[in-house]
Amino acid sequence: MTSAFQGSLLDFADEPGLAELAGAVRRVPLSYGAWIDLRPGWVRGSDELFERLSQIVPWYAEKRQMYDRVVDVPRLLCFYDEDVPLPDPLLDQAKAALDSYYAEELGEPFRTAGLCLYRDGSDSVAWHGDRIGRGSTDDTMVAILSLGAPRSLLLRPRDGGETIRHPLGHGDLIVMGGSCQRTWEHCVPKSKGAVGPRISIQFRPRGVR
Ligand SMILES: O=C(O)CCC(=O)C(=O)O
Ligand SMILES: [Fe+2]
Repeated sequence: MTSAFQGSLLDFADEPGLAELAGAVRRVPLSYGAWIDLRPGWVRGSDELFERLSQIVPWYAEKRQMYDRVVDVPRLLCFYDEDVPLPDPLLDQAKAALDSYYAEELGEPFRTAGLCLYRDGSDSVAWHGDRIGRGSTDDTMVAILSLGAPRSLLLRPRDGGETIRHPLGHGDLIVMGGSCQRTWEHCVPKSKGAVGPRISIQFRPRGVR
């Protein structure tokens, strides 16, 4: 009996699920009315979710113009617009939990999910703010769930100042809020050495990109 019981407990622990947000989110105020919220280990069983997403999501490569050249975007992408079903029920649950936790402060639901797959340490995202759309003018939130290998998300004030670093992976949540997209920048730099793949899921409200 005991071992069967323990076995089922272990299975349960490996099955992806969400831990609490209430009481477990730590807010770090930044300058200029920006802030970040941190909730390490929000998704448990995140390896299983990583495997599911890496297989089911129709990842694509993008190219972009850089001066006079066309270059590969150094990560794979998939964008789920607000009318497109999310690729896994746990992402619906995550969105619902974020909507509920931030309802009053955000005043609107999260609508879209941008997914990135960093295949190894040579994939990255350069310094930027999510400023296509309302992030350039309004306070808003971008909630990022990280799965897989930890990678550092760096943040720095746009007009110069010290860079802060948060290693994210294995089911961690970070939410950038307030003026963060217009007064601060963020990036995921390349990482030397053997780095496994990481998936980032960014939930954003309508009109924020
Ligand atoms: O990989 C991340 O967590 C950040 C991605 C990001 O900043 C973006 O897609 O705008
Ligand atoms: Fe971003």
